Formats: sequence, C-alpha cells, structure tokens
Amino acid sequence: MEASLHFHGVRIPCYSRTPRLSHLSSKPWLSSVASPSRSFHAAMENACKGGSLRGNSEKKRIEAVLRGEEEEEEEEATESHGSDAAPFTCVMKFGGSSLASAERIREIAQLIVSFPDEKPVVVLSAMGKTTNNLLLAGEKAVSCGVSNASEIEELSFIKQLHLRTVRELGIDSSVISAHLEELEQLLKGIAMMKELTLRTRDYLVSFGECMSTRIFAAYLNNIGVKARQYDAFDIGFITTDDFTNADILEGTYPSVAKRLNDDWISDPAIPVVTGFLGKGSKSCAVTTLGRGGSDLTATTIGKSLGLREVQVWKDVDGVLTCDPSICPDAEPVPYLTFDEAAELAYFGAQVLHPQSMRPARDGEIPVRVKNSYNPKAPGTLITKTRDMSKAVLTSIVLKQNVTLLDIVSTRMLGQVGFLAKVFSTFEDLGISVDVVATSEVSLSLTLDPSKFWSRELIQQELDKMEEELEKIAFVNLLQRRSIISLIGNVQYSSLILEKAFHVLRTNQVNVQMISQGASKVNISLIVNDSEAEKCVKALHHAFFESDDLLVRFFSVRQMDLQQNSQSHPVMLLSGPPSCGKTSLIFQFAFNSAMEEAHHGSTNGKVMFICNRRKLEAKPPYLSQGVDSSSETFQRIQMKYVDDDEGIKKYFAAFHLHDTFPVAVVIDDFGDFFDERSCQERYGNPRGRDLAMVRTLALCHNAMVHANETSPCKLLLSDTHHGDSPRLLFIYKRWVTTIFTIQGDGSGSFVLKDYSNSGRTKTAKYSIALQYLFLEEITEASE
Ligand SMILES: Nc1ncnc2c1ncn2[C@@H]1O[C@H](COP(=O)(O)OP(=O)(O)O)[C@@H](O)[C@H]1O
Ligand SMILES: N[C@@H](CC(=O)OP(=O)(O)O)C(=O)O
Repeated sequence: MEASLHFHGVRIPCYSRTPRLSHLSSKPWLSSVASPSRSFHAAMENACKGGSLRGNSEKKRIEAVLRGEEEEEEEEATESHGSDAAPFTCVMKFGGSSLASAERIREIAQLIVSFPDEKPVVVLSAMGKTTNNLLLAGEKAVSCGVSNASEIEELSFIKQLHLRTVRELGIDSSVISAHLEELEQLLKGIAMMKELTLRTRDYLVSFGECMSTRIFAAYLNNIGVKARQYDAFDIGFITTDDFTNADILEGTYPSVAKRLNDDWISDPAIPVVTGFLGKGSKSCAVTTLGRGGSDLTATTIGKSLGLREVQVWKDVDGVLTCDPSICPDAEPVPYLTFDEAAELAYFGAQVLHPQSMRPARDGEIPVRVKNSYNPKAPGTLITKTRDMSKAVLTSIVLKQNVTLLDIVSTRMLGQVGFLAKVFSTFEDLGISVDVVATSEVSLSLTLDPSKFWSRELIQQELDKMEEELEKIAFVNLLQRRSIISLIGNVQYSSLILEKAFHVLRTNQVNVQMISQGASKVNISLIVNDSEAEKCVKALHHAFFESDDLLVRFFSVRQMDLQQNSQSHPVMLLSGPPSCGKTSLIFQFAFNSAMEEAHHGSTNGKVMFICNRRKLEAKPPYLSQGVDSSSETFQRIQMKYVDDDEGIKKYFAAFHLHDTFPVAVVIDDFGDFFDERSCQERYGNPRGRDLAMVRTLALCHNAMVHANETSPCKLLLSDTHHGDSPRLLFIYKRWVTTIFTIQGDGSGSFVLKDYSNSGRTKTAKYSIALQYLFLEEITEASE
C-alpha cells in the first residue's frame, strides 16, 4: 500500500502592489531618443562643461527644472505613481555576463518571451566586459596623445564587439554608429585634455549601457516584440553629483513611474532601460551608481512601479554560499532576507550591488537572483523576512585589502566623548568605517578600502587621518588585512563561532579582531590578507561541504544539507527503545526531501517504509521550526508493510523503477523479522538472521543499482537493548555507516557518528514538549 502525506501547501507570498494611476495625462509623453550633435566639440562640451545629456528633450526638461517648474512635474508624477493600472509585472535585469554576444542576446530575448504572463521592464548592463574596456581606454587616452587615441586597443574591442553583434543580429548598425563615433571623439578629447575627471569617466562608461540597450530594443522589435529604449538619465533617474558613485534621490521614484506608465498607456512597448546610469541633480551630467549599479537601477524601478518582483539575472545559480572563484563547490542559497543580502553585498560578495537592496526593502519588493545560463534553477529569493529558525550560516564573504586601525586613548580611563571625537575625525575626512570593536578607551576598526568599489583610499588620506587621530590617541595602522564575514543567524553565534574558531585553530590562524554587528546577520573576523583565502576555503568546507550526516537528523537550515557523499549509501541508526528514532529518521526524510526541493528537482521523492499501526500509535515528533504545512511533506511517500516479505517485495521490484527515490527510510527494520515465522520459513533455528541477511543483501544491491543512475540512500533504524547495537555483526557486512544512540542519564540522548575517519561526531538531543531538541554537536579526535 502506498500513500502520500498530505499537508496544506505553503502559500507563496503575493505582493499585490499595483501602481495607482489616478490622474492619467491625456497627452502622451513622447519618448525621445534623438541624438545630439555627435561631434568632438559636443562630446567634450557635454562631458567637461556640464552638458553630458543627450537629446533636446532632456535639455528642455533641465531648463524647465531650472525655471522652477520641477515641483509641478513632481506632483503630477507622484499622483501617477499611485494608480490602479498596472502595465508592468516585474523588472528583469540582465548583467554584462548575460549579454556578452549576439548569441547570448538572442537567448535573453527568448528567455523574456518565454514568460508570456510577465510584462517586464528590462534593465540592461553593458555588454560583456565593455565597462572595463571603456575605463581602460579612458586611462590610456590620458597619456597616449590625440593622434593615437583612435588606435587604443580597448576602443577596437568595443567597436568590434558591438558592430559584430548588430551584424549577427541583423540590426541596422545605425542604432549605435553615432555612439561609436562620439566615443572615439570623446577619447580624443581626453587625450587632448590629458586628464580624465570623475565626471568624464562617468560619461565615458555610459556608452556601454547606452549601446547595449539600443541593440537589445532593436532586436526585440526585429523579432516582433515591441520594445522602446530608454536612457535612465532621460527618464527621471536623479542622483547626487558623486560621480562614479552617485546615490539615487527620492524624486526618482515618482518621475520614473510616471514616465514609464505614461509611455505605456500612449504606446505599449517593453521598456529597455540602461542600468547603472543617472543624472546629477545639480550638474545635470551623466552619473553612475558604482560598479555593478544596474542592480540598483532594477530595484529602483521595482519600487518606483510597486512591482511584484525584481529579477536579477546573473551567470550563477543565485547568491552562493561563497564566491565560486574561491570555493568552486559553493552552493546556491535558496532564501535570503534583504538584510542578509545587503550585508553580503556590502562585505564584498560581487553578486549584488551593495545599495541595491535599499529600494527593494523600502518598497518590500521581492528580489529573485537567477541564472540566465540555467533559467530552470530556482535561484535565490530575497524577501523582507524568512524562517530563520532553521538558519545557521548562510554564506561566507571575503573582503580583502582592508586597513585595520587600533586606536588607544592617551587619556585616563573613562574619558568622555572619546569615541565621538574619533568618529568625527572620520566624518571630517570623509572616510567610511566597516567593522568596529570597542572598549571604553580603545577602539579597533577597519576602513572601507573602496567606497562601494570605486574609490581607493590613498596614502595621503591615511596619513592625514593618522595625524588627526594622534592628537587624542595612540594609533596603529595595519594594512593588508581581510574581513571574513559569516552571514547567518547571529542567534546561533556561539555555535557558529565555536565551529569557526575550531577551523581557524586547526589552520593555525590568529584572528586579529572580531565583531558581531547590530544587524544580527553578520559576524566579522579580521585576519591577514595572506591567510584569508585559505581560511575562507576551510570555513566553507566545515560549514557547507563537510559530509555532516549527523545534522540530517535534526531541523537544519536548507544550506546545511549538502549532498551526502556516495560512500554512505546504506546507514543504520541504532538506539534503545523510546529514544526518538522514528522522529530522527522522519526528520532525515524531511531534510532529504527539502534538499531535493531546493535543488529544483520536480520528481525527487523519499520513501518512508514502516508499520502503519506502530506509526499511528507513536507518530514522529517534528523538530521545532519544521513547518507542518510545508509542501516538502508531499515528497515523502509512505509505504506501509507488515513483515519482512513486504520489504523484500519492494526491493525486488526496485530495478523496475524509471526514477529512484533520493532516499528510502525504514523504521524499526528488525521488528519486521518475526523470529518464529523466519525459523519456519528457513527450517533453521537461525532463520531470523538468515532472513535479515538476505533482505539486507537485496537492499544493498538495490542501492548499488539506483546509485548508478542517481544518488539514493537507505537509512534503517533498529532498536538495541544494551550497550552495543543488536545484531551489529549482521548489519556491519551491509551497512556503510552506523549511528548509535545512548541515554546520557540526565534525560538527554547522545547520537554518535563514527563515519568521519579519525573523528567522532556527537549530537546531544532531548525530547520535550513533543519536540526534538538538538542541544549541541561536538566533534572529538578518537
Ligand atoms: N556569494 C556569491 N554568490 C554568487 N556569486 C558571487 C558571490 N561572490 C562573488 N560572486 C561572483 O559574482 C558574479 C555574478 O555577478 P556579476 O558578474 O556582477 O553578474 P552580472 O554581470 O550578470 O551582473 C559571479 O559570476 C560570481 O563569480
Ligand atoms: N556595466 C556596469 C554596471 C553593471 O551593473 O554591470 P554588471 O551588471 O554586468 O555587473 C559595470 O560593469 O559595473
């Protein structure tokens, strides 16, 4: 008899945040992508003297703003921000890695079309490595001389890439030819001026996004998907004037909403918007939002339109447990909160822009990080809250080349205002601080080496800072340090730290500073740069890669559930009566099913074989935090059998299955073998042993067969009544891993795993109030 466990499914949170358009303009705001004069003079005038904005419509708007007509426009825009018409459903942002060639552009266009229910706003970065090439070209132009500017290698790369792409996509090259010409003129201008100001640098890099969006919109139109290109600086992205690192200003939200909504209403077309770019509120020049800033463009549009979701399409399966270039085995993190994602990005994970979570958090717009190379992978969903009860460690992030500062007050203990003085010095010098640990008279902190990845702290700034601080304190500046951030549930900080310090001690690394932020999601450890990567690898291995079978018996955060090594296909859990074995193996089944769900498998099932009567009399206790309405339960198939024949039948037909379960769990395996009937069947006083051995051999063969196709584990539980597991000698032949349970005399139980060579892992747990409580996990050398 086979049955499925039926629980109520989890409802996916639905954010119905329809923008309200109460006051629709009858006069459509016609989009204008007219090119200004593309001459050298125009380019330099724009970049160097303050123009920087392409298009007459833009100039008119700026004049209107300067004439004080801005408020009226903002008011109108605010009204339009809140209407009931909802032309758009989501933002789809594609980074440079997703747009590296004509072939990739075709795939992305198909990907967009493959979601017929979505009405997206598309946000694009520059193609491939174009931004880097533009920056390099600009730097070379400073010193190469005007006559050589056209020959700059990176300019040729950019031209070749874009011209080849339009040719291969069958688009008229006129969509980008004016930009390519202007770009060359601009580089000549830089060569003539022999300088590259931050303002010019922003204007220079803006060509990347301006061209990619024009190509993409033209291609969509070519394949019959109506699209309209937008330069962000043309549709209301107003920023501070911090060139290379500008901040979005509040006025952006209503302006962008109005422009996109109005255009849609007058002439529906998929908007294709430049990521990364804005317009300085004072200078009216093109600004950029810091490297990787298209993510911020995407979430800003999401908030501005109150959309259901922002999708950020990358070249990885979501936010990973670590930078894959350091840990190739890094795994996707299925769920994150905005706080975790922001902390992760701020502390150096290149996958998201550090500021990009702010609009999403403010507007409560879920962000989904997906892989454009592998759209079926579930990716990472970032929301305001998630179930943290299961979360221990989410991800490990490394930020290198950090400066550590030890500051000790020169005055007596208890000096009032010491910290205030120190921080006002940083404020005066415009230096931002990352990690802080303090006592009343001393302070250790790290300085942000590159404010949002664009600005390096230069030696003069450090000297000045030292000089100022030495007026009130002894200062010790330590460079080339790294911050290792452990992002996770700081409620389990003792557990995290215990494990982390064990790893660091084993690797003979001394931690120079440690800080647990108020964010409740981050513990930062400071180590020497030279040791940092080694530490991160070891920590990642310990937290995410270790073959930690023991944790599978308890409620754990999804990411702790790494694929078990195939060296443990058959396992036995042996313990005394009433020690919670059924609960432990049920949790194991649940965790295996959950892992399948998070790996995106649709058909991964777990088979739970047991005696129905016994299960109903003593149902398993779930660990606290396991959601009993979870859809994961539907992946667990119950198979009720009465005796060993039932088990044998199941495994005898195992090879006939098209797909195999990811795990088979058998509760109270030994109890299925009745002494007397086995003796009669085999005509042998040791009939029961014989029956068990034969069934185990069958089980083992079935596992070997299944594992040739896909990973499949078998977990048996059995009861022992003494110090050693009953019939251990029989099991030993067929079972690869044995877990034993013993009472510890104080009401708790101790579960031991001997499978890690040289080390014994022990989990202490108890059963109270109908829950299974994991008290601690310890590891000791044998
Ligand atoms: N924790 C992490 N999770 C995912 N990716 C990371 C992480 N840390 C660093 N990365 C790197 O970030 C890259 C994805 O970001 P990015 O290159 O900016 O994508 P795109 O160009 O599509 O915007 C990945 O290729 C990966 O190498
Ligand atoms: N093109 C810009 C902006 C951006 O967001 O790029 P990407 O999404 O490819 O990281 C950069 O390289 O910084």
